[in-house]
Amino acid sequence: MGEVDPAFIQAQEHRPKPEILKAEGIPLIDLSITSSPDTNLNDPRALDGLVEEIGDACKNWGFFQVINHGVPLVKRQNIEKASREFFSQPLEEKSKVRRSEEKVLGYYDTEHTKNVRDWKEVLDLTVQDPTIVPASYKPDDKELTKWFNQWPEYPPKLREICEEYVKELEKLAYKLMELIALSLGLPKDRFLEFFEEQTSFIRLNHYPPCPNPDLALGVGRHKDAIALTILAQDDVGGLEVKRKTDGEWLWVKPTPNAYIINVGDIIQVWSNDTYESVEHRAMVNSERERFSIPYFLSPAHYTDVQPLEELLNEQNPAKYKPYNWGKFFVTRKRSNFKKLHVENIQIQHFKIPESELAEKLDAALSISK
Ligand SMILES: O=C(O)CCC(=O)C(=O)O
Ligand SMILES: [Fe+2]
Repeated sequence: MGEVDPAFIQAQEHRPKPEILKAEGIPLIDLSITSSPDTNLNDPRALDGLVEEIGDACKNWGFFQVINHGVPLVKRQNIEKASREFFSQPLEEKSKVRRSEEKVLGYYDTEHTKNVRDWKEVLDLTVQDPTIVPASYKPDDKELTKWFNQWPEYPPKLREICEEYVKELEKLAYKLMELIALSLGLPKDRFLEFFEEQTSFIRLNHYPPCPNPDLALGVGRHKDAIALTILAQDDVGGLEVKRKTDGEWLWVKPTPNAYIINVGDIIQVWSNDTYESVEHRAMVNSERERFSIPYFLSPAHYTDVQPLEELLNEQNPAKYKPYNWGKFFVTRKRSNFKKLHVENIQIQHFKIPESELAEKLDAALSISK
C-alpha cells in the first residue's frame, strides 16, 4: 500500500482524534475461578460473583477483557507468528489465496467498512471446513453451498496451527456463552445448540504503517454482526470502543495475553436489547505495523435469530422480527466485497418500530388494569 488513496479517507467526523482517551478502560475480568480445582461447578452459586461481573460488563460496556482464560499461550504465539510470516510475503504470493466472488474465504486487502476502504489486509478462515451457507442472498433461493478455506502454502504449518488455535478459542467461547446465559437468568447451556453447525470464522488482520493515520482507519466504525467476538491484539494497540455513557471513543490498552470480548448483534437480538453490540474501530499509525486476530462465534446458517421467548413478557415484547442468519451473513459478505452505494444490512432493519411496541404495551396494560 502506497500513499493514501482517496478511497481510504474518512469523513471529517469519523477521523481519529489526535488526543487519545486512555483514562478509563473497559472492565478486566479474571476467569480463573472457572478452571480452578477449588471451584465446585455443581454448586449453582459458585460462579455468582463472576456471572454478575460479566452481566454488568455486557450491559454497561458491551466490551470487556479476560485474563486467566485457559487458552495456552503457546497456541496464541504460534498463530501470531504464522500470521506475521504469511503477511510478510510479496503480494503475488498472498494473491494465490485471494478471495473472489466464488471463493469467499481467503486473502484480501480491499475491504470497505461503511463504504470507506480499510487500511489493512486480512486472511479469513472458517472454523468448520467446509462451512455450509445459503448459495445466494436472495430470500426465496433455498439452495445451499459449501465454503472451503484456501490454505496458503506458506507458512507450511499454518493450517495445523489455526486448527489447534480455534479448538481452544471454541472452548473459551462456549465458557463465555454459558456465563452470559447465566447472567440473563437462563440455563447455562441455553445458547450452545445454536453453534452445532456453526459458521464461526477467524480473521488474521494486518494493519501496515500508514502515512496519514489522521485521515484513515484500519477498520472503520462498525458493530460485529455475529454472536460474540474474542479478539487477540498485539502490543501496538489501536482498537477504540465507543463508550456507552457519552459516545466518546476510548482506546483499549493492550493487556499482555488477555482477550478482548465483545457482544455481537446476535446477542443483542437474543437478549432483546438487554445487552447491546457496541461500535468500535481500529486506528493505524505511521510507525508500527499492527496485527490482530478476531474469532467470530457465529451460529448455524439455518438459525432464525430472534429475541428469546423466556426473556419476553407483556411489558417486554420482542423488539425484533426474526431473521435468517445465513441470508444475513451472505448479504454482508457480498456488500463487504465491493463498494455498494447502499447501506450494509443491519439488525436495525429487523427492528419493530417503537410505535408498534407502544401499542402492544398499551394493550397489555389495559388488560391488566
Ligand atoms: O483489529 C482490531 O482491533 C479490531 C478488528 C475488528 O473490529 C474486526 O475485525 O471486526
Ligand atoms: Fe469488529
